[in-house]
Amino acid sequence: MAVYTDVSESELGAFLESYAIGQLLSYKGIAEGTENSNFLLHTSSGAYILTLYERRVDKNDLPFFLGLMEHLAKKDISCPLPVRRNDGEVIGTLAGRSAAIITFLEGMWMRRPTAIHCREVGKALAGLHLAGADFQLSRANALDRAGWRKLWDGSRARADEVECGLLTEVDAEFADFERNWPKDLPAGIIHADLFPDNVFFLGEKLSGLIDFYFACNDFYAYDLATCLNAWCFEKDNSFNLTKGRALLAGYQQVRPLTDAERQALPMLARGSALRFMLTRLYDWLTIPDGALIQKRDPVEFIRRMRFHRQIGSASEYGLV
Ligand SMILES: Nc1ncnc2c1ncn2[C@@H]1O[C@H](COP(=O)(O)OP(=O)(O)O)[C@@H](O)[C@H]1O
Ligand SMILES: N[C@@H](CCOP(=O)(O)O)C(=O)O
Repeated sequence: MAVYTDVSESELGAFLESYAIGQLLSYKGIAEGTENSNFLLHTSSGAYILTLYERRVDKNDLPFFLGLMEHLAKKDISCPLPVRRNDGEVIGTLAGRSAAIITFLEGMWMRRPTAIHCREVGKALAGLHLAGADFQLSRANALDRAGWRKLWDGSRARADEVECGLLTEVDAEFADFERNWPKDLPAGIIHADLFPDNVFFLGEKLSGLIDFYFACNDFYAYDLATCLNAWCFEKDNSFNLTKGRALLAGYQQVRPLTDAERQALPMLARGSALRFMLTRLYDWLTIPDGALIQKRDPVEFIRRMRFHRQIGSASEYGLV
C-alpha cells in the first residue's frame, strides 16, 4: 500500500491550476510502491503520475531526481518526464508534501521475468549509465558503506531474532568490506534500485524504467551487481545462470566491463546483497505489523550474500 497522504479533489484541482495539462477527469491512489504516495491522474490531455514525497526522500534531493529523469528522457531513455508547472518549476507543494507530476509510462512489471527480460534490463542499465555520464548534478550514495553501518547499528542487537548467527556473520562482512571494497572503478550516475517492480515491459519489449529515488553517483558495476541480485535469483533463492548470462551479455552489448569491474563483481554483489538485507532488516525490526509500509523479507538477501561469498570469479555468474 503506498498512499500515505490523502488528497481531496478540491486540493488537487487547485494544485493543477499551476499546470497546463488540461481538466482533471479522474484520479486514484496507486497501491503499489513503498516510499511515496502515488496517484494516477487522468486529465483532458492524457494520463500522469502524481507523487507526494514521503518519509525517506530528502526534499533537497528532488532537483537531482527530477532533473535526472528529464536528462535521461531527453536522451531517449524510456523513463518518466517530469511535467513543468506554468512557472517553469517541477516541484510544488500539495497536502503539506513536496509533490511533482510525471508522465505515465505504458507497460507492466514482470512478476516472473525470463532470461529475455534480463537481457533487456542489462541493455537498458548500460544505456542509462552512458546517458547519465554528462548529467550535471551529482548525489552521493546515502546507502554507501557508512549508510549500511548506520542501518546495522540500528538493527545489530536484534539481528539474531531474524536468523541465528546473523550478528557475527554481518560483523565479519563489514570487516572484510573495510579491507577489500574496490576503489577506483568506473563510476557515474546509477539507478541503485532497478528491481523488477521498477521496470515496465510490453510483452518482451522493455517499455520504461521508473523510481529514480535512490539514484546517485557510485560504481556502474555496483548497479549491475544489484540487478544480478534483483533479477537472477529464483523464489527458492537459487541463482539462475541462464538469467545471469543474459543480463551480463545484455549489459556488455552496450557497455563492456573493464577487467577491474569483472574482478570486483563478486565483492560488489555481496555488498549489494548486504545493502538490501539491511534496509529490509531495519524495516522488519522497526515497523509495526499492520502498518501501511510493505515489509520485505531480509532472509532472501542473507541467502544471496552467502551465495556470493562462495563465488570464485564472475564467470560463475555467466560473464564471458
Ligand atoms: N511514470 C509511471 N508510469 C506508470 N506507472 C507509474 C509511473 N510511476 C509510478 N507508477 C506506478 O506507481 C507505482 C509506485 O511507483 P514507485 O515510483 O515505484 O513508488 P515508490 O518510490 O513509492 O516505491 C509503480 O509500481 C507503478 O504502478
Ligand atoms: N527494492 C527494494 C525496496 C524498494 O522498493 P521500491 O518499491 O521503491 O522499488 C527491496 O527489494 O528491498
